[in-house]
Amino acid sequence: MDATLPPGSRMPAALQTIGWWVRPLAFMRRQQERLGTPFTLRLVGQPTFVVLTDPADVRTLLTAPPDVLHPGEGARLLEPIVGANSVILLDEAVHMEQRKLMLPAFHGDRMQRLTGLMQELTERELESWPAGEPVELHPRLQRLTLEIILRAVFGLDEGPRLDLLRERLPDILSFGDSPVSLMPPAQRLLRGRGRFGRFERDRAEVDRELFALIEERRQEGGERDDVLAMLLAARHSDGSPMSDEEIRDELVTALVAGHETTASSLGFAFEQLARSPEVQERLLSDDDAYLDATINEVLRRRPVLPIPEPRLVVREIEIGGHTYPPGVVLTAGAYLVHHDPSIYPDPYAFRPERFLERKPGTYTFLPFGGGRRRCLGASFALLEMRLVLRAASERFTVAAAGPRAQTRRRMITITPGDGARVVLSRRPASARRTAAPDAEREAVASA
Ligand code: HEM
Repeated sequence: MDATLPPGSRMPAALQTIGWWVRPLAFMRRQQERLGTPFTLRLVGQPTFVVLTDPADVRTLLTAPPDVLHPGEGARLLEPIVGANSVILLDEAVHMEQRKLMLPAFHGDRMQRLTGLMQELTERELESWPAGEPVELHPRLQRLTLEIILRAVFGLDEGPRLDLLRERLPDILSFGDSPVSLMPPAQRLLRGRGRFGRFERDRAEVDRELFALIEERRQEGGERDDVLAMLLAARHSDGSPMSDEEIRDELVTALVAGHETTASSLGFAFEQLARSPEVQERLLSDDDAYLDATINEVLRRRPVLPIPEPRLVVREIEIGGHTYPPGVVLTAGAYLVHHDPSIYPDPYAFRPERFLERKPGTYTFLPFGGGRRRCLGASFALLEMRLVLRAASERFTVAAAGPRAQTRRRMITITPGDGARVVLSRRPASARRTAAPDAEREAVASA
């Protein structure tokens, strides 16, 4: 069977695992240089792992029938946090059913209603950013993206419940950083004790608040613009509403999938802008198309998930001349595709103009993955990035605070290694443009 797999390194699995975890981008680049693509990785405790980069192969991968590849099975480790109903963990018909329930809540048209709230929270955060001294923007962006999700997705209003969840939810998410999160048998042994016990107690407290919120909102009825309102209104194919557990799990899923990812993407945006004064000036004077092109270029250079969800083969599949048996895991090397010089000339240059010249391709631009697993929150994240970058570029110029730091891995994402450390300088108030809500609406609706 192995003979049909693409070439793999002879490096021991332990060393490959270290390279993959510690320096994922450099490691992927090195494997590609040595082995060509696709290539095979052997990672400790993981099935054989194949990285594909040819756009035709990526297309076959992302459009394979749901009973052939199972992305959900590979994400099982997230279950203690996101819960068994999470769309991320499901496959085949149950995945599609859950995804259909969520799609309307995250549709571009629907997102425009959240613009005002996102703008207000962004303004409030930017007010506190200091000028004239080095500042790490990443923790500030994490605070902002958390606040936006709690208000716009969970639909929380100011008050004690928001205060409690703002404090507890990051504790639950940080469980994913702990080695125990990788070892379900250890979790069973540790039930009620140590790090896992603390996690269980925090989760119980959060769940009590979330179930109370869902119950209150069911009673309340009424029109609201948040994602929770849409989930409460969603109906299964048999006409039944989503259960409290399903809604809880999808809210926490949105938090897990959307909080760090957006904060780190914004962190990389500021890191890049700090080294591109001409882009900053053009952002101030140019239209929304240039802003969108800049965001695309940030997501191309630094896809915070350098690979989308790995897909477990459950029925033999042939891709690009290789036959993959059940048990192998396939993934698209998004970072490598984004740096293929035949697709993106001068790939390491930060050049937003390339996306004015050519629209991002479905199988060559993969920051949000693709196919029936494509990121459900892409419109939400793009709207948020637009609002934050526009507001920040009207207020500040950004300069580097030191040499560019290497990226750091945080769970399955990458993040700026120095916390996106920059120096901000305030622009004169006359630099601010008046908001362009119509243009915003159009851009989001087409995302
Ligand atoms: C810049 C920010 C973001 C990036 C780069 C990103 C990226 C991704 C990627 C690569 C996937 C896997 C797709 C695949 O395997 O084909 C994904 C899935 C997902 N994302 Fe995002 N994401 C972001 C923000 C968000 C936000 C804000 C939300 C929700 C509020 C969200 C919700 C989801 C969900 C629910 C899935 C699972 C979809 C499924 O399995 O059907 N994401 N995201």
